[in-house]
Amino acid sequence: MRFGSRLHEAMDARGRICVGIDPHASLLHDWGLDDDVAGLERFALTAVEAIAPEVSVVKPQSAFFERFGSRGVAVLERVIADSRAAGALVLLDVKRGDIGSTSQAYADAYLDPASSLASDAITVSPFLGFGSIEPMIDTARRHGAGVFVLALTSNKEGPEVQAARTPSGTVAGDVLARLAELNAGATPMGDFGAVVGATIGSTDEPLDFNGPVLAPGFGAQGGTVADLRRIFGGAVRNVLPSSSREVLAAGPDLRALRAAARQANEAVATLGEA
Ligand SMILES: O=c1ccn([C@@H]2O[C@H](COP(=O)(O)O)[C@@H](O)[C@H]2O)c(=O)[nH]1
Repeated sequence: MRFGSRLHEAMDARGRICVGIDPHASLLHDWGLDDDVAGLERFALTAVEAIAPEVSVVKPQSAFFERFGSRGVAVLERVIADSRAAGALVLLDVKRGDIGSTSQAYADAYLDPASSLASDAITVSPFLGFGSIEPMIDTARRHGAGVFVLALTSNKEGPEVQAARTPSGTVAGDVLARLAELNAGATPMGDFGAVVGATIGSTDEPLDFNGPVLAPGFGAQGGTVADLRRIFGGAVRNVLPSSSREVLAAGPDLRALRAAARQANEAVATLGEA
């Protein structure tokens, strides 16, 4: 089944919160763990055991695993496998983007089921030009996976690039228009999403592009349910608010972590209603 259909089903069955697995050094410390590979493994697998059976989407942040080299990446492979075994979709946050031939290698690494890092979807950067990410889009399409393209990111520096004027509007607006073309006619929604931060305040860009929207910045970065309603308006039904630190701070107790994930899910449950 295509990614957009799988995501739609998962959101219906398990709710719309996406929980990030971000093993920050400070969180490892707060959990009483050392900032080493053993601490990383304990942290990440505990979080997955508590959270993955509860939510529709788990979003491991690759950077926090890569910082431990190949042994950290091996833990990431376990996180992906265990999350999927628990019934969650895995959106791997890697924000890759390069010239087309290198983008193909990234696509093979993260979207080809033959890879040990294969995920249901990944985040990608279009800032080398939208055409440069086409190998990732084509590979996703071939394997029933998804791609989330950075558009209006949650960090305050984002507008320097994303609000820049182009002949047809803005950089972000052009990304959203390309996504609308890719998702045209798909039901219940397309496979190609955007990343739009829950912290951006408001935007005039059209967010109804018939695809999923990852909205990071909900929780620890200050984004609220009211912000999501204001930013997305009628397009809010396809929004996946994403929260990492706010949920993970409830650990290391499994029940407390699970309760935090449920609470985050409940907080955004009404977003799809009129
Ligand atoms: O615009 C973006 C894109 C990605 N992120 C990532 O999401 C999480 C946010 O973590 P919190 O602890 O909930 O703040 C993190 O992995 C970021 O790299 C983002 O924040 N904004």
